[in-house]
Amino acid sequence: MIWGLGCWVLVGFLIGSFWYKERKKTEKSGVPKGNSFWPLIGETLDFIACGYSSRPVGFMDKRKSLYGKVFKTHILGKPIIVSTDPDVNKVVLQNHGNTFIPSYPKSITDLLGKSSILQMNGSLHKRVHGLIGGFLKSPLLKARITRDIENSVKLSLASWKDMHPVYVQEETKKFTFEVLIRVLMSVGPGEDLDILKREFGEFIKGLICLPIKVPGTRLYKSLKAKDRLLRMVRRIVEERRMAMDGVTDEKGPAIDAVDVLLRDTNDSNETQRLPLDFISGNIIEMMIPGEDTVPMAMTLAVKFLSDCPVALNRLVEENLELKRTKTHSCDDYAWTDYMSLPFTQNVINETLRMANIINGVWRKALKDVEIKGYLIPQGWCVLASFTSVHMDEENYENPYQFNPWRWEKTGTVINSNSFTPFGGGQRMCPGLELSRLEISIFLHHLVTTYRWVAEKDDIINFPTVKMRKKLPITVTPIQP
Ligand code: HEM
Repeated sequence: MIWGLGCWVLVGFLIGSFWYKERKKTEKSGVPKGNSFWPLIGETLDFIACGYSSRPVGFMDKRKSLYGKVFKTHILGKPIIVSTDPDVNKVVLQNHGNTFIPSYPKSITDLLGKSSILQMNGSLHKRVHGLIGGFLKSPLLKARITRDIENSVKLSLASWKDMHPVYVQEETKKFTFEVLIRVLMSVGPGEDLDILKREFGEFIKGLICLPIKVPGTRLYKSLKAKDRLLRMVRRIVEERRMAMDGVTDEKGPAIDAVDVLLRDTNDSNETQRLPLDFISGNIIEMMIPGEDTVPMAMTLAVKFLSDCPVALNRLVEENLELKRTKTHSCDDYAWTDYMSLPFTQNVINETLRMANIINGVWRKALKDVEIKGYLIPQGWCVLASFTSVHMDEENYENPYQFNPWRWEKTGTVINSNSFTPFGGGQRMCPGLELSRLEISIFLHHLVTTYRWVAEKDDIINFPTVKMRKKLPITVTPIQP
C-alpha cells in the first residue's frame, strides 16, 4: 500500500519537474506565447482531431487567434514552436549558417540511415543535394523520361476502362513508382521491380509508428524490410560499378541517380568516391519523398477537378487543342509541350496549394535564433507550417475555393514565401520539376482519353494526406 502510494508520488514528482523544466525553458523573453498544456500528451489530441477533420488548419487557426502567427505548443511528444508566418518560414527554410537541422519523429530517424540525404547536413548534404538536383532538373533527363512516363501512363489508363470503379489513389501509385525506380536505378517492370515495390511498402509502413524495436513490432518489421531492400539495391549498385570500371571510353550523360552518385569523385579525386553502402542507402531514402507525393498530387487534382466542372472543361479544352496539334503534325510530344500549357500549370499550382501533401517541415534550432522579434531557443523544434500559409485569407482570397484562375494574376510564383509545396532554401525538393512533368503528362492523357464521375470521398490529413475511400471514379472513353 505504502509502496503503491510512494510510486504515485514519484511519478507525480517526475512529471511535475519535467513540466516545470519545460516551462522554465520558455520563460525567456521573446519566446512565442502558447500553451504547452500537459507534459507528454500536450495538445496532441486536438492536433490529431483537426487532422481528421475537413479543416486541418483549425488547430493552427485557433492558436493563431489567441497567441499570434508564431506560437508554442506541445505535440507528438515534443515542445515545439509553430510558425504560420511566411516570412518566419522563409528564414527557417533558408537556414543561413546551418542554424536549423531537420528533426523528425523518432520512428523516422530510426528508419533513415544516419547518412540519409533527409538527415545529413553541411558540405556533404550540399554535395549530394547538388548532384541529385542537377540530374533531376536536367533537360536531358526530362526529354528521356517523358517517353517512359507517357508509356506507363498510357498503359495504366488503358486498363482503367475495365475497372469498375477505378481507385485513383491506388492506380496512380502503381505507375509513379515505376517511373521513380527508373529514374533512381533504371529498373524496369519485372521481378526486381515487384520485389522492390513489396519490400518498400513494408519498409514505409513503419515511418509513423511507436518507436519500439523488438521482434513483432511495426518498427522491427520495417527495419527488416529495409535490410532486404539494402541488400538488393547494393547488388544493383555493385553490378553497375563493375560495369562502369570495365568501360574506358568517354562517358555519356548519367542515366539515373545511381549513375550520378557512382560517377561523383569530389574534385576529380578518384579515391574520394562515395562508398557503395552510402549510395545504396541514399537511393532507398530518396524513394521516401518521391513515392507517395506525386500520386497523391494526381489523385487530388482529379478530386478537385471533379468538384469544379468549369475548371475541368477549361483543362480539357486546352489539352484537346494540344492533342489536335500533335496529331496533325505527327510529332512526338516534347516535355516542353506538356509544361507549356498555362491553364494546366495553374491547375497543378492550385492543387499543390490546397492539397498540402507535405504540410510543413520540422527543424531543430542549433542556437538561439531571433526572427521578426520571436526568439527560438537553442534545442527547440520549429514546425514551419505550409498548410497554414496556403490556406490563409491574407495570402489567398477565398482560400478554400479551388480556383486555378487565381494564378493568372499572380503567375507561377514557385519561390514566393506564400507558396512552398516543395519547401525552400537548401533543402528545396530536387524532384520539383520531375513531379510537375509527371502530373502534366498524367492530366493530359487522362482528360483526352476519358470523362469520369467521382464518388463522394473525403480528404484525411493525418498522419499523411489520403483519400478516405481511395477516390473511386467510373470512367467512360471519349469517342474519337
Ligand atoms: C508533388 C510531389 C512532391 C512534393 C510536394 C515534394 C515536397 C518536398 C518538400 C516540401 C521537401 C523539403 C523537405 C525539407 O525541407 O525537409 C522535399 C525534399 C525532397 N524531395 Fe520532394 N516532393 C515531391 C516529389 C519528389 C520526387 C518525385 C522526388 C524524387 C525523385 C523527391 C525527392 C526529394 C528529396 C531527395 C528531398 C530531400 C532534399 C534535401 O533534403 O536536400 N521529391 N520534397
